[in-house]
Amino acid sequence: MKRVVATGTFDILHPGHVFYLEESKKLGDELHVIVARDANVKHKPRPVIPEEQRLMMVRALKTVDFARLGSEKDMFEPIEEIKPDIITIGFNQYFDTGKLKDQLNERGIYSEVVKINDYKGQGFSSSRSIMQQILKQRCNETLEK
Ligand SMILES: Cc1cc2nc3c(=O)[nH]c(=O)nc-3n(C[C@H](O)[C@H](O)[C@H](O)COP(=O)(O)O)c2cc1C
Ligand SMILES: Nc1ncnc2c1ncn2[C@@H]1O[C@H](COP(=O)(O)OP(=O)(O)OP(=O)(O)O)[C@@H](O)[C@H]1O
Repeated sequence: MKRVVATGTFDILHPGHVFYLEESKKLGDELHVIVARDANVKHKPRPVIPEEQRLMMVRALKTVDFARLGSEKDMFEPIEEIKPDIITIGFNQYFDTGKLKDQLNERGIYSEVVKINDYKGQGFSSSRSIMQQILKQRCNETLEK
């Protein structure tokens, strides 16, 4: 049984998320997803959707076998519990795979770290672009009414 861990914020789901999770699942038998805590999303605007709801939506996807909120204090804590064979990193996640592997090894975790490509299909494929479109479209509609 090969366990794979995928991670992310998942604030407003889109086809890029589905692609990342499907590609991650293909690498093993069981897909575990760690959803970022509200308090830890500091590298971009804070999520619109609260963490419990982001978790609920990720958990409902058919590719996902298990999903949980991450730790607020120590990102390696859930990894120590899950003991994945593979950890996938999305194309725009800020982690350097080599450095991450070194940090994991220091904690006695020897998972493989695999980078997943970006989704090349049609439609909105970033949470930010969906939010920008909502603001643009709905603000104009409100002004027109
Ligand atoms: C191996 C690994 C473990 C992580 N564990 C946690 C965690 O326990 N808690 C958390 O809030 N974020 C955790 N994260 C970070 C986020 O889930 C997410 O990757 C980060 O916020 C940047 O991704 P984004 O570009 O999807 O927002 C982890 C990331 C990685 C790579
Ligand atoms: N278009 C995409 N193609 C492939 N993977 C993606 C795509 N968009 C997001 N992912 C991956 O899905 C996971 C969760 O992404 P995240 O929640 O940061 O979404 P996002 O759309 O990139 O957000 P934002 O637009 O706010 O930066 C990350 O591993 C990320 O790399």
